[in-house]
Amino acid sequence: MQKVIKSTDLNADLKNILSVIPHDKLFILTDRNSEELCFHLINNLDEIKNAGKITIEAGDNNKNMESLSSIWTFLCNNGATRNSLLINLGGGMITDIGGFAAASFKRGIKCVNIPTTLLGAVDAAVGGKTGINFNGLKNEIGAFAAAETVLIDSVFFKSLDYSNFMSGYAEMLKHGLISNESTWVKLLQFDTRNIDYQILKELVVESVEVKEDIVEKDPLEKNIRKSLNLGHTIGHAFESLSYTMKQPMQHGYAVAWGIVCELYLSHKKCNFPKDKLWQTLSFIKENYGTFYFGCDEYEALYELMKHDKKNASVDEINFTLLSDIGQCLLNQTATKEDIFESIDFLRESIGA
Ligand SMILES: NC(=O)c1ccc[n+]([C@@H]2O[C@H](COP(=O)([O-])OP(=O)(O)OC[C@H]3O[C@@H](n4cnc5c(N)ncnc54)[C@H](O)[C@@H]3O)[C@@H](O)[C@H]2O)c1
Ligand SMILES: O=C(O)C(=O)C[C@@H](O)[C@H](O)[C@H](O)COP(=O)(O)O
Ligand SMILES: [Zn+2]
Repeated sequence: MQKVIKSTDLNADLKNILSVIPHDKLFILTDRNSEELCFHLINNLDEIKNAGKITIEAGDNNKNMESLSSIWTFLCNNGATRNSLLINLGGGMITDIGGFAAASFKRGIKCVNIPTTLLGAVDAAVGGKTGINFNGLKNEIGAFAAAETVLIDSVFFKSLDYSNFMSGYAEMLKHGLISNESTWVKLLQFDTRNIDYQILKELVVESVEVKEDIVEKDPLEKNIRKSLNLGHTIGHAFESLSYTMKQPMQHGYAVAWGIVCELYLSHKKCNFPKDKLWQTLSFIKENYGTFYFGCDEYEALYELMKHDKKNASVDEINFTLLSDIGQCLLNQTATKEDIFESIDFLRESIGA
């Protein structure tokens, strides 16, 4: 099982991790930003200083074949063996692509994730979904391959800008919605404009535990893990469309807007309480603003949803819906008309 350490002493924990995972050579993957803002925080250890450093361009549009190939090439040309260890130091983009590079290099080497974004810490670094975007689709190529250890330290979050903070917060909100009412209430009450890092730390621990529990029960997403995909059927379509429209949208923003649509469907089809829909909507409206698109994009969005990995056939779109907070209904389908209506609801609500 994957070990998730909520660190109190980053360098001591890392030193310990490196001493218990046998390896011949060490490599560290970063993107340009995590290299600049985060690498120095772990650079006290000699082994880290001497590790092979691989740095790729930042941004989800670089979670692609070219970056993956450059990671493989570096490992190949710098003496990596089946016994080498890769540290992924970065946000979800880095832990996704680095995790997949490790899973596929020589049919699999070990890796350790050190998430440096809120989103990475509460979600992406944990649970073993790895991969890259391909053919205009999110995470189209990948593997389930858990990092040996995930080392979470909130020290990294201090350099995040507001939108990257909120992007991660959307996945926390998702964890609240699929788990229990008290977590959801705390998340809606948290002051996102004036962050109390002590409270945040507690919320992060609670959030990552929601993910750990679910992944432990269903690591390969046959069943309950589909609950972690709330907001993503429509959210991923928004995110992919934003790249073709050359207006890149952060993952968590797409998920937040996807959650609005999917809670609307939950209300319409599964009686999700109206007041909880409105409370969640008003938080998202206040914190995530608006994005502009018209009805002429609906067909393209629907085409993108046909590629969702939860779908059991090409003609039906699969959703995770809720009948209440913490009450997840898996393998729900919705008609094209209902889906378009949910997108209308979002656009009318956020003024897009
Ligand atoms: N595998 C999973 O289970 C899972 C879960 C959720 C999301 N994801 C994936 O994760 C990605 C989104 O993750 P993300 O939001 O972390 O994106 P990201 O990794 O692209 O990071 C966002 C931005 O923050 C920068 N950054 C990283 N650390 C920083 C720091 N400490 N301070 C300042 N800036 C920093 C990055 O360079 C980047 O520019 C998407 O590709 C999404 O599909 C995967
Ligand atoms: O861990 C999971 O399972 C998730 O679905 C978490 C999501 O937040 C994450 O964005 C994941 O990468 C989506 O996976 P996909 O299978 O829909 O591509
Ligand atoms: Zn996500």
